Amino acid sequence: MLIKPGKLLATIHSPADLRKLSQEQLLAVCQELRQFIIDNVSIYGGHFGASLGVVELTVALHYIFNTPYDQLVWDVGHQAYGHKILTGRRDNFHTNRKYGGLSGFPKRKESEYDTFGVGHSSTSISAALGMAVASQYKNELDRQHIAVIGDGALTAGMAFEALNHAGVTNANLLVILNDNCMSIDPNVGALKEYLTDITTSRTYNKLRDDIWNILGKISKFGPNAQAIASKVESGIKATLLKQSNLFESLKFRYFGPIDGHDINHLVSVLHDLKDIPGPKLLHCLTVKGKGFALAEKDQTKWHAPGTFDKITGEIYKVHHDTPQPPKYQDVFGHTMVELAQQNSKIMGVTPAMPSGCSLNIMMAAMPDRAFDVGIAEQHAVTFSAGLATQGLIPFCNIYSTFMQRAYDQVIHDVALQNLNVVFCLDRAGFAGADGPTHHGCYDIAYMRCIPNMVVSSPMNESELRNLMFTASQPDMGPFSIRYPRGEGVMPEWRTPLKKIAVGTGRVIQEGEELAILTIGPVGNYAVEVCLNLQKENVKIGHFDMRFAKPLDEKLLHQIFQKYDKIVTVEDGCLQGGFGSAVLEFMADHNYHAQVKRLGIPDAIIEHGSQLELHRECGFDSTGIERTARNLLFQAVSVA
Ligand SMILES: Cc1ncc(C[n+]2csc(CCOP(=O)(O)OP(=O)(O)O)c2C)c(N)n1
Ligand SMILES: CC(=O)[C@@H](O)[C@H](O)COP(=O)(O)O
Ligand SMILES: [Mg+2]
Repeated sequence: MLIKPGKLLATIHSPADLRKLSQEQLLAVCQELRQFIIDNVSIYGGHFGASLGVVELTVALHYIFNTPYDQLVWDVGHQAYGHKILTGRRDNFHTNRKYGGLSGFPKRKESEYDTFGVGHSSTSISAALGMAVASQYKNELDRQHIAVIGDGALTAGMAFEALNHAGVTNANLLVILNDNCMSIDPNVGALKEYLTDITTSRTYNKLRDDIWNILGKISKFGPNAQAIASKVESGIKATLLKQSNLFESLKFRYFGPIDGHDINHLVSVLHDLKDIPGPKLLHCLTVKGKGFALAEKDQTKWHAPGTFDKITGEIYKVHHDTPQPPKYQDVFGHTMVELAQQNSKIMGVTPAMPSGCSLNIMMAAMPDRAFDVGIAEQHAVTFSAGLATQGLIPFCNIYSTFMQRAYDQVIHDVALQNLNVVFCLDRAGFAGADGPTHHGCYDIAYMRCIPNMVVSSPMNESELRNLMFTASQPDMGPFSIRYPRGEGVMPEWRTPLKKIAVGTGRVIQEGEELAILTIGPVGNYAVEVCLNLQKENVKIGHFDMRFAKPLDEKLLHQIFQKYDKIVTVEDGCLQGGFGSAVLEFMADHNYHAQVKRLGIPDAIIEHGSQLELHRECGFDSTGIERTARNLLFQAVSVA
């Protein structure tokens, strides 16, 4: 269903149309844009609060800057819905995050206005700086480069690496700090406190405004005036403000904080900043969820609420009469508390995803033993390593895709020292609507090649609990457990904790001729396939291998001795994954079987529901059954 835009918004097919409007009309554009986002997300779902919070900023940026010639880079990109709508994608916006539809994040191949593909946080300053330096090199000196980064994204090391570099360049770079005091959960750390301090210091702000008014204008008159202005400014700062500014210490010109919802002020400030060369940072204060009262009030819940009634604010949930399986995340969260109650060495760590991964359950129950360290995956891993050196057992929960950031830390800081760190790799396999930036495709492959690392995945909730319990035993070394986003299969999931022998699989059923070897929850598809074939009196074997490393070699010997047709299934990349490990075993032991590997091919798989993507890659139950039938009956059909 196409949502009808407001009168002005309907005339905007690109930012050039926006720039034809008078400044007086922008307030109405903002209202219509905000309403259009609310109307769409309430029906189709997606990220919500972040885009509402930058409506004015989005309109002002496209109004003042000459996009796409001027280059605008959104950090993470979950706040870029307004940008998408103003840049030619309004009439397609109802397909946002749907299979075959628009991506939920800026994407270069989707639009020339999407200057950089995003999804993971804290890349915007580096990317915009690269663009700015390229413009200088190409003598495109009039070109502007703007990175919009949130206070949460600014907590990542990468953002600081970029500031550190940018400060000593004369690149034409404007960083807009979109400070709403929130990450997905409340933002954490000393930087957040610092931003609050500058925001609330009135004397400082008044002086800053005065300086800005004088110097912002002077600087228009060329590089000499700019240099003089800088000197005067530093002098005033040193003598009057007696307060250092982090960004200015890094050689950025700092402006703000300003009200990021005052469209007229934003427009005039951005207009002036355009004329100031070199690296500069504008600190904007915004409210996540602005304009939708419930979203302003409970910003975590409304980060990505799903579909909802835009009038009452009721978030739609499917109601069931019978108990439903829990999300793997909640099983993780509750099991953490249970394990930690029994074992005082257990600690929990998450880089900025406490509600997403459900470590918030432990953070509430045991605040001194569970840490949100901010968007800082690398730090989360090495911090966990530090805890482990002291005999503690950290469970470091990181989404599979975000763990890619911390690969060196996993190897250098954990594996080489054989430390007891448990990596709970959430969102393993296809993430779904977030798409390729968020799919957890690679972790089996990237963990499997690391010495000392155990690589495991549960087929259901009870197995997740048992693997967590197993990983918490003494001297396990680095231990990874991967599981997907969403619900499992066991409504009665609070099963007694049992230790699993590392590197052992489970026989789900024995059969003849063909065996399906699965790892993780895709094993449940195989169960369906076995049942379907059994209706035709075809009994195949099914083995839930549980570990991609170490492999259950004893079980594999039995399988290869008995079956000559093998299907491996994983919700992970085929290159280097679980199926590859089985092939290596077969080659190393001189077995000869027909092996068909199912999993994620060597291609970028876009967004869609998890089931749609499993189907696309041929490892939903229908795809597995098709493969099994082809192997079983191919001789017959060829004949
Ligand atoms: C590397 C990485 N880690 C974690 C995330 C998950 N994540 C997406 S948005 C977000 C919060 C970002 O906060 P902020 O930058 O302040 O933006 P806001 O949502 O407040 O607008 C987080 C943690 C991510 N996208 N990338
Ligand atoms: C933009 C981003 O990275 C997060 O908001 C992500 O979309 C969260 O994913 P989950 O909904 O799976 O926690
Ligand atoms: Mg924020």
